[in-house]
Amino acid sequence: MPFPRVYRRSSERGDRKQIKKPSVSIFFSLSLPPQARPACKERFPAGSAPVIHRTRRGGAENPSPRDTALSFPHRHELVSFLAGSATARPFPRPTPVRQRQRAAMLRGCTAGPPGPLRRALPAAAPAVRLRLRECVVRIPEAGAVLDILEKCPESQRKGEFPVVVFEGLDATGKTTVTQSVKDALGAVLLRSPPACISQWRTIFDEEPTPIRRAFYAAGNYILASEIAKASTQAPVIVDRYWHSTAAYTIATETDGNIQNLPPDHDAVYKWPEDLLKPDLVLLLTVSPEERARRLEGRGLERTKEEAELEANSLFRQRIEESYRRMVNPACQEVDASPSKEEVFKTVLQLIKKHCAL
Ligand SMILES: Nc1ncnc2c1ncn2[C@@H]1O[C@H](COP(=O)(O)OP(=O)(O)OP(=O)(O)O)[C@@H](O)[C@H]1O
Ligand SMILES: Nc1ccn([C@H]2C[C@H](O)[C@@H](COP(=O)(O)O)O2)c(=O)n1
Repeated sequence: MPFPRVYRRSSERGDRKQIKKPSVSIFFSLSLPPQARPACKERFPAGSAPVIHRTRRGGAENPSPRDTALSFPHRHELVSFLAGSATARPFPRPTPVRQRQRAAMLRGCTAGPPGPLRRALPAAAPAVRLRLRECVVRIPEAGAVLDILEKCPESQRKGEFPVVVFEGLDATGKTTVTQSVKDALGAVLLRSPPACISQWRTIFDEEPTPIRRAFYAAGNYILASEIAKASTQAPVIVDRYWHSTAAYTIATETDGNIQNLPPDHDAVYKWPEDLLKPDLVLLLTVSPEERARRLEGRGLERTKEEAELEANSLFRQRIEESYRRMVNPACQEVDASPSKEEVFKTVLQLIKKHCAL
């Protein structure tokens, strides 16, 4: 079996742009203080954990790369870990037994969209947790997100007040209108990803789609518990939620024009069964020219994705069309090209009509 190149820590890989991301990171248990070990065991249930090393000199707390002899007492454990790693290459293949275990584990994660999109879009809380666990050795922040996620109650019930979500491409006016609606209704305004994890966003935005979207999906589940609590006190306005995660994933994982999207009614357009549902989802749309003007007027530096969105009209179309195909709840489209005051009036009327306010 060809052996992977080993770096001691990701920070020792030097310039990230010049060195390929590792296929897998190996976790050194002996360098952990004893009190941290139980937590690690929890994060790596049987079958997903890397088998750990020993050092040549016998258990130094901080082995240097030269002193370290990686040892995998059961080779199939390493193989299984590599195969299960979100960034692993197709080699080496898992043994049939491990393959069956892994398939069973994924089945236990409940339904998600079938095919490659299923991998990219973890559409249930257990699948989100599994994906984050798989990368926690390489991205410690995934562990921090997991810790927060695990503190959220599994089933979240909405309170008696309405929950309204705003969706749309960047610069369509979500921040502007959500602020006005919040003030008008005396509502609570929540954003996704929620503040408690948004500090790690830039880290996950650099990752491949399955890990990046697992972060946003985790954010949705964490946000759901905030929505559940807030909606017992007042109406809740939410800036982006599950539809963003799904639409951006679908658009990123497909190519070309909208004919290449999964067909209407595909499972990928369904709301996750275990995620709190809003009462109303409003999709703000503006023409590409108006959106470009607003982006320009806002004067903020564009993220990589925003630059891609501007340059690639097919990508934009795939996102918007994916939004339109979402069901239960579907998005209600709002033409957000008029003035701020007019958009606000339209939106308020829609909320009052749908939510009996
Ligand atoms: N109806 C409108 N007419 C003209 N300009 C608007 C309108 N709504 C918002 N804008 C302006 O467009 C810019 C983008 O708006 P905003 O930040 O609310 O968009 P957004 O959808 O929240 O973007 P992002 O998703 O990137 O956070 C801002 O400068 C805002 O003042
Ligand atoms: N629930 C969410 C929220 C956001 N995202 C992703 C979608 C885009 O990649 C990006 C846009 O965020 P913004 O620039 O408007 O802050 O964040 C997601 O996938 N799921």
